Amino acid sequence: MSAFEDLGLCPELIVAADVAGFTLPTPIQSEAIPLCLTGGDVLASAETGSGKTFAFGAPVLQLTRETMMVERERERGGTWTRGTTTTSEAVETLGTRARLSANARSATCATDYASGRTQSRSMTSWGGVRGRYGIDPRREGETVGKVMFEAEVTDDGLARFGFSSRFGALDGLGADAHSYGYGGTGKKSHNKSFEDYGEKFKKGDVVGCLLDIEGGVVSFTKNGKSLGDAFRLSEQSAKSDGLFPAVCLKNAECVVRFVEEDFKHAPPEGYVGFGSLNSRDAVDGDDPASAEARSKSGVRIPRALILEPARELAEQTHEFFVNFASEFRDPAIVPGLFIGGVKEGPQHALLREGVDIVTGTPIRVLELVQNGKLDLSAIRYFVLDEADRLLDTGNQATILKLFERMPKLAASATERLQVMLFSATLHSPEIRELAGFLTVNATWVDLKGKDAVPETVHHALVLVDPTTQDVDALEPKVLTDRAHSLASTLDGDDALSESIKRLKPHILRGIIDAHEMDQCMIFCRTNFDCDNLEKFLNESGGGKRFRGADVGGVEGKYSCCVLGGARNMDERRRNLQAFKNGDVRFLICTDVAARGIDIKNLPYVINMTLPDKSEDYIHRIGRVGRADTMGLAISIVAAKNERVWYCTKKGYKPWFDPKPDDVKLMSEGGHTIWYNEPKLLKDIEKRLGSTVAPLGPNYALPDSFGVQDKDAYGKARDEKPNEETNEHLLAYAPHVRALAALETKVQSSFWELKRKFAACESME
Ligand SMILES: Nc1ncnc2c1ncn2[C@@H]1O[C@H](COP(=O)(O)OP(=O)(O)OP(=O)(O)O)[C@@H](O)[C@H]1O
Repeated sequence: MSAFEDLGLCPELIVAADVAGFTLPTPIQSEAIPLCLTGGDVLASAETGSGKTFAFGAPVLQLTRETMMVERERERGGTWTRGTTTTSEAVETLGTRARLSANARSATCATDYASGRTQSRSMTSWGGVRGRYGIDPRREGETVGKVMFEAEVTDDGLARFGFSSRFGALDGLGADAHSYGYGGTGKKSHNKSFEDYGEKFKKGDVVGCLLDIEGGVVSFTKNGKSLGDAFRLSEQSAKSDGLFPAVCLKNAECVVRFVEEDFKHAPPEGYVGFGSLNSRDAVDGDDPASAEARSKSGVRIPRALILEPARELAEQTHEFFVNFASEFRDPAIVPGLFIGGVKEGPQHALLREGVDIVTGTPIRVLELVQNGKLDLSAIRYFVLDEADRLLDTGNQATILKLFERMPKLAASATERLQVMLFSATLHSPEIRELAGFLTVNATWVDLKGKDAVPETVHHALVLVDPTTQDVDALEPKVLTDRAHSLASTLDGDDALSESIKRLKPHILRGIIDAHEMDQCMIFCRTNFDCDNLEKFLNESGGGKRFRGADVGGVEGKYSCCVLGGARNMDERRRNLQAFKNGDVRFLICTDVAARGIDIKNLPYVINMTLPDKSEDYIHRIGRVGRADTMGLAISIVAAKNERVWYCTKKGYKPWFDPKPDDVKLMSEGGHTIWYNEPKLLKDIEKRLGSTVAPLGPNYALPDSFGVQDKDAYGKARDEKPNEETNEHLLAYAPHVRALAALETKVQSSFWELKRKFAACESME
């Protein structure tokens, strides 16, 4: 039995791990994989480069496959409970089973399912909930064609009632093309168009919401009085796989009724309550399985969603899924990548063909959902990778919107949405708050305690004191960020600041030469700094390609390219690949590349400036020292303050053509700040609880690194256990084996119980 098998992984994944060259699970994999496989929510934090992608990716693959298998088995066994396709199914009316949905509900909405009372107490935002059962407008030859529900307004506040497909925004009924609403202000709304309709309604009024599927008409009543036709269903709605009752509230409350006997007013002629629908006509919006059944035959529907904070990272994780899924057959698993910065068309086509695992960046994923292209109604596994970064980049609202659209419980109610949060830094209050909201009794796997740098990463600094150098003598000249370009003469702090800018690239070159670096990621603060450094290295003997000393002498010695947010996706992809292939030696990047990017055996990282957030330091230097390979990270730190650009006005880029007011400090109405690296260094050291060692003369490594061999970086750590370690290992071995056996036993009995439970359930 391999160590991966001990974790409960299936044979396909064990083969895939073997092919990838993984011999033993890393500590985070040993801890997190069994937890993820047992179905609970997990928050996992471990060092950079410790194999977190496999720690969540392997369980996601295995669980996705299991979900697909279980559904296939249910289908074969004829116990598959779905609305429209199983002919052997007993046909009965929904009755009180027609109620509000447990899944399609905004976070701000509280709902009592028995009474149909629902309220949203936010004063600032709308919250909505849909009915659990809807009606499929595509079905033919059925008995019920006109259906309605009642909503009684039971408090002051704003209320809107109507119908929505599963793609409609819960918090914006009538604001998109997927829903139709009638509001208390006497307006009807669809696809962002609000028009006068009917009458105003308020507390005490009862609104009847009527859907005539055959005629394709939505209409409303107020206290039993018809208000006339409000909408004709759009072609898109008529082709949707279900239209559901929907309410949307802002600091308001209502009671929703679906069963005719409970109605305050008799239904207009020909209409019945949703409770009178029979199970063949009804669409169960809470049943992910039925979502698959309703989709065109054979088309896949996503089971897992993985969100990444950056496009490159999403591509990398998607690549992991493609590689590891290739071992799965019958059913095969199809991963899909959905990121911004590229055309949507091919992504739409991919979704039409069907994918099982979606990896993407939050905004693009939400756009696809809102456009009705991506259906989250069958998602069972939701992963936030680099979760803290996802929040930093302002994605919280997007994440919550996506979460709202996922079913929290599967049809059986024994299986629920599983949420997993992973990062190297997961300790912020914001993350805890988000985790508290998204997860239920989550298990923490915290392999870090406090932030630490992996043992395989050596990190050091070079302090730059501009008062000790003759900057004017340095060649080639450095293009700076123009923060001082308007002054005819510079003095005091500004003169030192300009010297720092002109000095640092030369120090970079000195470090590269001293360590004979041939592969290094160089982090800059801004995209503009990246552009300037690229020009400097090119002038120093760079170029787009390294041709090697044998063919071109020093040509390409500083060959480089840029990976930053200002470059388009194609160029970013090309440049990253060129760096990975060794076609260029230096990858100049912004913090876009600080997280997760995995470049095998990367030996060096250099920080041109320290990042302004100390956790980003940990992520940046974590690009080296991955998977037990040694790496060196060097930060070039200014001993004095540097005036740098800081522009909060979106899209405004004063550095291209600065005006006198632009270069003033922000506190004086301009767009610059004093960047205080000594202070940032202190913050980093405080976070790590240790100091960062300086390099010696000629950038020599400190003795404390114990590195004799200059080429040690980029190579596997030399692990020769000494005799003492061996003794320890031998003493512990039997206990470890006993524990492993116990864990296997526990997992086997868990699966046995789960299988029995599923068998009982399918017999019911
Ligand atoms: N069990 C293993 N044995 C050997 N190598 C592994 C193992 N698991 C993962 N790796 C390799 O380790 C490297 C780092 O893995 P990964 O990118 O998942 O790290 P991470 O923890 O997500 O890092 P970060 O926090 O920087 O995102 C990858 O090259 C991966 O292929």
